Amino acid sequence: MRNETFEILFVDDDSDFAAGCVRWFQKNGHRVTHTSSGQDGIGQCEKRDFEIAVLDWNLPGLSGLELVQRMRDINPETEIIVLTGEGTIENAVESMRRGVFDFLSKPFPMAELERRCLGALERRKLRKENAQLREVIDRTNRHTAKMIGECETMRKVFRLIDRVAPTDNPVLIQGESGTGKELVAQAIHQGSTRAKYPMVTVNCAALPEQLVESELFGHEKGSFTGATAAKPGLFEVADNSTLFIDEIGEMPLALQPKLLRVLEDGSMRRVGSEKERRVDVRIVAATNRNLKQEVEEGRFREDLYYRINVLILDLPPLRERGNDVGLLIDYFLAEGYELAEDARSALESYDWPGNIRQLINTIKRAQILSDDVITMDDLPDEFEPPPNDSDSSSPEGSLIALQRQHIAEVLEREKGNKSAAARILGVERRKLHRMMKQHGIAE
Ligand SMILES: Nc1ncnc2c1ncn2[C@@H]1O[C@H](COP(=O)(O)OP(=O)(O)OP(=O)(O)O)[C@@H](O)[C@H]1O
Repeated sequence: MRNETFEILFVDDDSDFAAGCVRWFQKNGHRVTHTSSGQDGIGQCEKRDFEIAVLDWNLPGLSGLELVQRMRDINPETEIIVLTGEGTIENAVESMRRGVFDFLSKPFPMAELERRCLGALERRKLRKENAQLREVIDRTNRHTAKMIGECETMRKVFRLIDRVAPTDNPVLIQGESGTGKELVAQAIHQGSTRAKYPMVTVNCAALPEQLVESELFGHEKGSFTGATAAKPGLFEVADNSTLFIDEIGEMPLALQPKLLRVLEDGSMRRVGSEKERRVDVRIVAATNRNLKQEVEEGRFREDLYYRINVLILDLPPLRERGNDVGLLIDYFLAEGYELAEDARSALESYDWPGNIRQLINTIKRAQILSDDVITMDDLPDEFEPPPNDSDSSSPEGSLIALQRQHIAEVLEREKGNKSAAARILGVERRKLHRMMKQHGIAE
């Protein structure tokens, strides 16, 4: 704990005492600022992000309470320690009520003051961690899922995840929608030294363009209509952790230099603030667009592209994962359900444009529709096998040809009304639809 350093502000008009503090704290490696008036102290707080502020209670001009309140308004994360010549119980109680960390009487030994500062720093960290946890629970409320895959391309992906996870480099995950990009980002985060903090996620496509900046970088009170209170952005929430930026290709062009900057040196400013803040955030980004092409077409900055594409991880679409489809079906099929033979082969031979997300939703839906054995009737129409030529060209007199003819006749009699035809034929409308397809009967 001793070698931890921090940014500290002293506000004190007692020049001897202040000079002593500055010397001691600087000598121990802390970044120290000193002002002798409350007004100047507030001015400094507006410019810099202090971790700790040590204030004298009896300054000329502003009262101690006013000063504490103004500082809390400007930056509620700064931990405040009050030092005073004449400490009274009422002062101490009132300042503690306003969230002051400690209320101490002068003279106070420097080493002890530094120890109290470190205690305050610890509280600040815990608060931040709590805020991170709350944010993540609110936002995602889901836990890391298991990643299924045994095909060669997925094995390669898993090997790559193991390699890139422990580095601090940005990673760009490319893949169609629903291929598991967020799951991969989670796996990278879990395999990194940042895993003790929760990963924070932002989806650029899900936010209106005007909100992306304040969501990512935060804003100060009154910086735009509706900004009724200061709010930290996700970069601050993700400090020491990983920020997963989903659909980075949707990031507004005007905002991209700000992202580049924080990637380069960890510095950023909230909307409406001049104050520079530093964060230590690892970026994992994902895209289902071809970012290189976006660069060529002027929709994505080239410098930002090169900054985030150091490590690229390509996720194959489900249709290229061979037997993994079968494994995923079994994994997601709830206990107590079975798949009829033809339904299984329809699922396994389907090309899954919506990838794993679509597979999960299809199985969930089928489970709701079926009792315990999932049949073709429980699958959406697009899983129907393509029309079978032999059905429509079966020899005259065969059962298949008779069935075809009968369906066509009933449909004609009912003037194409499929619900009425299905009632007469004694099958469900969906089943009739499937039979029509099989027999090559036009809609
Ligand atoms: N290999 C896998 N094994 C098991 N589940 C998976 C796998 N890949 C993805 N999933 C699951 O599929 C769903 C979609 O995955 P995810 O949200 O990670 O996809 P995505 O590529 O980020 O999608 P989008 O581009 O639409 O944001 C999630 O429920 C995820 O848990």
